[in-house]
Amino acid sequence: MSGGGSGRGGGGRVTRCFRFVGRHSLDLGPLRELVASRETPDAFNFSRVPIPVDDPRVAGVVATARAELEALSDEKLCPLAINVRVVAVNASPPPDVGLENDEKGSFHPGFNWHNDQRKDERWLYTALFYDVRGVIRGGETIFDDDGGGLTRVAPATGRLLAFSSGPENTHRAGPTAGFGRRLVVQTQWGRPGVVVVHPFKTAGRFVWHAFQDAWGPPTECGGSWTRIHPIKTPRNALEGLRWSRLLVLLRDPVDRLLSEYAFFHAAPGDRCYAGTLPLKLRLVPPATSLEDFLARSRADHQIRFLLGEDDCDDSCVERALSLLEGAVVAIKDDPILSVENALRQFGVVAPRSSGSAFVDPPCPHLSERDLADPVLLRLALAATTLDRRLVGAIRSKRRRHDDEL
Ligand SMILES: O=C(O)CCC(=O)C(=O)O
Ligand SMILES: [Fe+2]
Repeated sequence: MSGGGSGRGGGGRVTRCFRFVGRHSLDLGPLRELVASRETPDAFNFSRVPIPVDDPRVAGVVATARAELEALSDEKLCPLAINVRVVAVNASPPPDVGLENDEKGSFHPGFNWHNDQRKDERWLYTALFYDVRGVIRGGETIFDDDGGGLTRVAPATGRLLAFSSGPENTHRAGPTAGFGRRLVVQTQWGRPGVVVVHPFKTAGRFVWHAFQDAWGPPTECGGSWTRIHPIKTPRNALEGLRWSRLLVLLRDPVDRLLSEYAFFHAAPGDRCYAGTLPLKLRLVPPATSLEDFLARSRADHQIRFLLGEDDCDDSCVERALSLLEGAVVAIKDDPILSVENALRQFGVVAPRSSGSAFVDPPCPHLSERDLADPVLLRLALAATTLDRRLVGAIRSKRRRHDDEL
């Protein structure tokens, strides 16, 4: 198995399947020292040292693995476990034995076949970093391929091996012989605890503050929370995050569109003054009229943000709905699917009622009167056709659910 595609890993979690051999340029020397003290003068030694994921000695490993794995998996990921494993064979070879004569070196039998997800179902992806000293024979990471063949990855210094951790990548470490040390930093990755996903102008700021007050800053990982940035996220806010606990914020599409316009026309000093945004993120020149804005708006912002697609047709509504299954969905200003009710499902209290320092000065407000003009109304409705179907479907599903209870 190699390349992309999706598959089903252990625990029923769908992951993108891949196996990737690349390079790293990290100095793993300090990690080697960490296990060296455990070595005995025996013919071979095996050490396995767990390292906390926030230990500064693995900061480079974490950053490198994250960049590779997030690109390969198209997911936002968290380090869940890190181990340094060292196999030292004939750690101190007798002086009369030439290193090239590795036949006389001692031998480590390797490990059994396994997939990493079998050890912990939260582990979705694995990245291994190799470092080899001396003359080592074998010590490959060996994969059991679908067709019955084996794929071997030799443990060279500077090599990085990344793969999805399910049964599609059943593997073992092969026997090691020679004189020297084979070090592998094994890193295991999963999805963050709670992910807040919010298209632009759907009460995202309010919710960040609520989570921040309750759980501290977004640590991204380790059972905590993170957020998907509404503008900086270039693509695909939901695909791939399906099995994190998701809080998705939506809003009545016409209200959202008007709020976006208001946001870009706020005066300096207002909290929502667009001047606080970097220039390249300002979507609307300040002098644009409402009519021009509505005519030029990229339609159906919410659906396109969730799916990461520029061109959306009718099928996008169904696809967005299916991605939202299992997520907690809030619709701003909706009395039942309210943001406050959604926060409560996470045990988080909305800032206004918790006495937080968070204040929410009003943005310039556009009311329905601004859309009394039939031309403007028509433009606004045309720009939100699919978004309105999405939000309408979520509302009526909720009503059906309530009726059944
Ligand atoms: O050392 C290796 O090559 C593989 C290690 C491994 O499979 C593991 O730590 O789960
Ligand atoms: Fe493994």
